[in-house]
Amino acid sequence: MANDNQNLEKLAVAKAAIKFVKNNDVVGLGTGSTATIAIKELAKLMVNGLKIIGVPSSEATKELAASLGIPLLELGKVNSIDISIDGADEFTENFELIKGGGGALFREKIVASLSKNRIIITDSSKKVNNLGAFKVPIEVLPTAYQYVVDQLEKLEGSVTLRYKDDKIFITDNLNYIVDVDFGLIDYPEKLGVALNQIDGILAHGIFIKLTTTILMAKDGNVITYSKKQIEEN
Ligand SMILES: O=C(CO)[C@H](O)[C@H](O)COP(=O)(O)O
Repeated sequence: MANDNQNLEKLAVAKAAIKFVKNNDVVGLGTGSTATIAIKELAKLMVNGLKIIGVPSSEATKELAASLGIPLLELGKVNSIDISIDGADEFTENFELIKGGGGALFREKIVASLSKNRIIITDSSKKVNNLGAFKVPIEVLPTAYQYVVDQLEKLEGSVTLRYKDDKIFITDNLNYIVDVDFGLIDYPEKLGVALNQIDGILAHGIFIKLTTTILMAKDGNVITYSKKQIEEN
């Protein structure tokens, strides 16, 4: 559960992120509590005349954006997104992320892949030296479940099937999520490649080379990590 300070940090980075959005942009809309704040802030700008079209990364985000009057395009029908704004569960200064805490990782990955400018917004609790304290969410086709679990165990992952309200959590794509503890991950890119090779995995939550800017709030400041520079605003 986020504390008040985390909520203030999320608002600060959400406000900083929406400054990157230009009139008439197609905007990839992330999923989760931080992305939700950014979407609400974008809707406020639209009342003052900003025109955007949103591309939601989950059914929950689609519902939220529609309720705020944001015009939407379906993810499956776009071939380019100007800018996306999304949260993360962990990130390193090398722009490696773990995402999928909310279970929307597959569509989030497609949104990021389609985006020219990919902005990640986080509070300060998400920055780590090595990924892996947060278990890696992996979306698995139910028919391949046991096979995938066996393959993940061969990679020395400790696998937990995700539940919500005492029922197996089902994604927007009607699949399962497993949360996998690989310990601290020395080579996230290598692990991502290994996961990509397992049939039955739709997507995993290791995001490499899918981020152009990370905005992290800390001690009342927004710290910007962009590919080559780190600066404080
Ligand atoms: O990847 C995600 C959802 O699948 C979220 O971006 C991630 O879980 C961070 O969420 P929050 O902003 O609520 O901490």
